[in-house]
Formats: sequence, C-alpha cells, structure tokens
Amino acid sequence: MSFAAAQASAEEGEALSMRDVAFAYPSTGFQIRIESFRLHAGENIFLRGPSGSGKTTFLSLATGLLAADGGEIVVAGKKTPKRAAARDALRAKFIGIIHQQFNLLSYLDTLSNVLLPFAFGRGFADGDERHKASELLTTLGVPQHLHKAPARALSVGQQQRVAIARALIGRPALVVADEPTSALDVETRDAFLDILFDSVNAAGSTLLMVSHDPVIGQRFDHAIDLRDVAKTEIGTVS
Ligand SMILES: Nc1ncnc2c1ncn2[C@@H]1O[C@H](COP(=O)(O)OP(=O)(O)OP(=O)(O)O)[C@@H](O)[C@H]1O
Repeated sequence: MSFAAAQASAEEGEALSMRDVAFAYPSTGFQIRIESFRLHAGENIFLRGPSGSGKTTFLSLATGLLAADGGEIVVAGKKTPKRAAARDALRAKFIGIIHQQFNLLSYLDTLSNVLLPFAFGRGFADGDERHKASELLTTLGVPQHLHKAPARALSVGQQQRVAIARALIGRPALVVADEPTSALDVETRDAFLDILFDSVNAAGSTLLMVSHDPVIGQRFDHAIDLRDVAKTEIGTVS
C-alpha cells in the first residue's frame, strides 16, 4: 500500500473496534461478551444502559485498564496488547480519559495535571508542551493565574475544564468519558457538553461517552444501548 493510501485508510478508519471480546470478574461472576463493536474515526457516540449493566467495564476494556479474557480490541489501528505496561503505553499515546469525578491530583498544580499524560508516556513534558497546555487551558476558560494553583483550589466547573484539557492535550484518537455529568446540575451539564464537543472536534478526536442520562444522548451522532452491543450476565465463571 502506498503512503497516501495508508494515510487515507487511517483517516477513514476506526477509532475503536472489538471482536468476540469476553471478560469476567472472578469475584462477582459478572460477565460481558461483545461480538462486534465499531466506532468510526470522527464520530461521537453515546452509550447508555442501566446501573450495573457493565458500562464502566466496557470502557475499561476499551481503554485497556482491564485485559479481556479473549477476543480482539483495536484502538486507532493498534491491537491492544496483553501486557499491562504495553496497554498503559497504548493508552497514553492514543486515548484520553475523562473520569466521573475528574480524578485530578489535588496537590499538583493545574498545568501539571494537564501534563500528566506526558508523565506516564515518558516521564517529562518539554517547554513546547507546557506552552500548549497553558494555551489549551486558557481556551477552555481557565484563567492564567490559576495554571500554577493546586487543583484543589479550583471550582468544580474549572476542574471539569482541566479534565477536558488533560484528556485532549495529546490529541488522542479516542476520548472516553465515563458519566462526567452525573454530579452536575442541568445548566452546568449543558455548558460542560458544549465545551467537550467543541474541544473534541477541534482536536479531531472521536468521542465515546457513557451515561445513564438518556437526555444527553440527543446531542450525539449516535446513541446506543449497551444491551444491544454486549451480552452481559451474572453467573458462574468457567
Ligand atoms: N472490580 C470489580 N470486581 C468485581 N465485580 C465488579 C467490579 N466492578 C464492577 N463489578 C460488577 O460488574 C457489574 C457491572 O459494573 P459496572 O460498574 O461496569 O456497571 P455500570 O453500568 O457502569 O454501573 P453504574 O451505572 O452504576 O456505574 C456489576 O454487577 C458489578 O458488581
């Protein structure tokens, strides 16, 4: 394949695909099986499902936080490896994650929190990356004087913006968000989603967001139910 053809196929490709994936938690016996799931590059997808149906488990498999017992998970054209350290490296390079509670390190300053993905990837961030992180924070509405303040000194709304900046700083192929709006009132939720969509589009990333709030789904290209994607059950793990 020529370079141009390879580039074109990557652009038109899939941000995430799963085939015949199986996983079970030995301690509870909760099992999830995904025959086929594809997320095309540039799409944004909303994945809903009732509490306990396995949404977080699904995201943990997609991001390599959990290793599947069987099957194939491919992110940005790269097969998720079995070794935990190799999965961590793949995640650092291709995936940005926004957690439910944002998971900022409260004792680190705002800028250092945004630069954390670089710390996991190779242990440091250079001056150019610090400059980009600062610019991104400013664009997202976190004023300059707060970039050196500890994350615990930020309001919830500011922490959301820092979490978005941290997920997007490496321009990841895939951004995954796990119920990031569950603790927000309606107004703050809508403002958060506005910023999230704008930022993901600007970075050219693909968004997979999980929530049990069906109202949010209307804003996405596609809204799907986990129960239509995965077969889950609680039973004996063989
Ligand atoms: N670390 C774990 N060890 C064992 N079982 C687990 C673990 N985490 C989750 N489970 C089980 O897996 C099932 C799915 O949990 P999961 O957190 O993926 O659901 P969810 O759809 O994200 O739920 P919620 O909407 O309430 O956050 C639950 O029955 C839960 O008890």
